[in-house]
Amino acid sequence: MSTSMSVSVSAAASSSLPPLARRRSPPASRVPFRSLRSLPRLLSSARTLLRPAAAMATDGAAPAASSKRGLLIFEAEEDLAESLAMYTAELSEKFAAERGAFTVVVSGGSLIKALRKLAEPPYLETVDWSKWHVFWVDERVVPKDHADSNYKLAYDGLLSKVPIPAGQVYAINDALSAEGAADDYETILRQLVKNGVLAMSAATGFPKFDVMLLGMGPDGHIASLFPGHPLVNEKQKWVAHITDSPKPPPERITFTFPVINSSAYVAMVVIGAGKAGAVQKALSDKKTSDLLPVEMAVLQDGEFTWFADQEAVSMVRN
Ligand SMILES: O=C(O)[C@H](O)[C@@H](O)[C@H](O)[C@H](O)COP(=O)(O)O
Repeated sequence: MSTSMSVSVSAAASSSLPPLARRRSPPASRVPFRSLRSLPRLLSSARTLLRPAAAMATDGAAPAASSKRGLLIFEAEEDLAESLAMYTAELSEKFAAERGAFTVVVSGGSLIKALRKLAEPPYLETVDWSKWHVFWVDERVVPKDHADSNYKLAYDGLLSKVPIPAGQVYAINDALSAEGAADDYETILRQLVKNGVLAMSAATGFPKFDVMLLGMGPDGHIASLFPGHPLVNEKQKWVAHITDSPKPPPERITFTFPVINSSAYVAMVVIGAGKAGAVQKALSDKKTSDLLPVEMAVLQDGEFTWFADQEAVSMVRN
């Protein structure tokens, strides 16, 4: 991370931050989560670096001025998981109150384990699970009870433990081909936009999910959008299919960047040294033409927050 970039530290976290951090105080407009009540608790176990998303714009698709980015660094994975649960629970409360529904997108991979505390007290009892609508940012085209299924991963790790109405968990139709499953999933999303469950972004014309809880691969892929794959340039479809995924299994469906970048909130959860190289590139101010997919996640009008452990940021300087 270059020292010249605009970095601020949340004033609200001041009591728990190291002395250097405490000396800096950002303009209020740079503090994410300011609408969330327990910011001090959320940040109490993290070092926090924040900057406006505009500094990260890469391809001419400049985000709105209100778009923000934050980095939370946790010493212990346990603290990361606790704060991720709190973050999600507070967004659930916010959107349930504002919209009467909370649209949550999850990835596969290690993210699901990091969400485990949502299924424990106090969140198990205090979250209004009846408002949740759950989607997958990507899914492997395998039967739902297959070991490779992201649905099965999330069901076993979280969904089977919390009372979300079954009709509000949107798994793929695993009887279809990859192409058919992607088209079918997009049709479901369009129906949910029509009946008001899923918001639309006036700015982009794509659906605006309330939060996406995502992981990133060691190669910088997010969803099933892989480095160098033409799908990263998809500009029309909401949901696309891939039959040559470099990460097995090869057949998958995935949300596209226009949908990911229309989100209201994104949490990017990165744990472990295997993610350090991609995290370093993503957080660097020096943008080159060989952008990693994670670097193409630039929200149009939302808040993007990294939830990282020490190992994942071990190659980031300053
Ligand atoms: O279906 C998938 O393969 C996942 O959804 C995938 O996109 C995952 O989120 C990343 O590969 C990170 O996975 P890890 O956190 O396990 O590295």
